[in-house]
Amino acid sequence: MAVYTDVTDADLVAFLEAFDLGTLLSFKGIAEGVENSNFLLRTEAGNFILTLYEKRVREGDLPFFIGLMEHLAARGLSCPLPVRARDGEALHRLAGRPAAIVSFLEGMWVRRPRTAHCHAVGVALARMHEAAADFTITRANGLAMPNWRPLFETARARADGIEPGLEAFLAAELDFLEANWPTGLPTGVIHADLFPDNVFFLREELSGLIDFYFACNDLLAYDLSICVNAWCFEPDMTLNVTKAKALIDGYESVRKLEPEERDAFHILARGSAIRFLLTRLFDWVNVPPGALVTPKDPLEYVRRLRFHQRATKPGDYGMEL
Ligand SMILES: Nc1ncnc2c1ncn2[C@@H]1O[C@H](COP(=O)(O)OP(=O)(O)OP(=O)(O)O)[C@@H](O)[C@H]1O
Ligand SMILES: N[C@@H](CCO)C(=O)O
Repeated sequence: MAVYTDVTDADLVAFLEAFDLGTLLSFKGIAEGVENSNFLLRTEAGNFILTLYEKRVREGDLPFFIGLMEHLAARGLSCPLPVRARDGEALHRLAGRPAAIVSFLEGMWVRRPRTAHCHAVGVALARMHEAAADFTITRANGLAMPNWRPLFETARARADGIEPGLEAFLAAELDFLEANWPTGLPTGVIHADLFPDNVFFLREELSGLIDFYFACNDLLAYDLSICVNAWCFEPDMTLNVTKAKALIDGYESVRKLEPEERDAFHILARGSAIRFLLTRLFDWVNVPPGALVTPKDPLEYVRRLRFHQRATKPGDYGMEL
């Protein structure tokens, strides 16, 4: 489900009058995604995506997201390019929500990523990090390490209902992460949600990255650990070390990791596992009544976290020693 806000034909036609996109030929809601309302627009100027930003996106953050996509696209990264209206602005309002039109990217996301896909994602992530290095707007990560405990507190009472012992397991893990979270590692703009459904491939080539709405400033290697969690675990929740090595090698073909980033990788991976575990746990216990959303399974991330708790060295992720 990802149409929370309905848009009437008349409202859309009036909205489009501010743009140079010609006549509207068709538009339809897109079912995928969970955060915002997305529509596919066809106009005389081509295909576009119309996004209405829903409640989780803070309006004050929108200039960061829009500016980042423009910045990355200007540096040759394939990502949605916001379309500016005749008034020079990309952000407007439609049906009571902030709204933007962005370019449509060709491609499909891969349901079962293979090693070559993982390598390509590693390359693209590092290119994104490099391309964003001179982006001047900043945005703090609202889901960074210090935010995990408050998030846990909102859902802890329901945790054992999902898996007995989960509440104590998470409390102990947070103690560990708060005491051991690395400091002094390289920071920059991170995507922070580069899961398979946010990466498009066309004829086996990576054709673009989408969904920059969690992007923020944080540790670069933490972003890499998010990708290892999202791309390199098999359905039985074991790490495929070949895929992890391919993803990390792809990343390092563009940006070499520092020794401290490699040494801390297992802790970063524990952090990124608990970050997605906690948002999934929160969503699991807070499904709005009647919502057409299928919440994602928090337990997939419990399994990953257990793996990372046993991993202690870069070699456990296929990194050369
Ligand atoms: N620029 C684009 N070009 C082509 N398709 C797009 C584009 N942006 C979004 N889509 C389509 O819309 C779907 C939802 O987009 P997106 O992932 O940004 O939504 P969301 O609700 O913000 O997501 P999520 O739940 O992943 O956080 C995508 O899976 C894709 O099919
Ligand atoms: N990628 C997230 C959901 C969207 O932010 C997850 O799999 O939990």
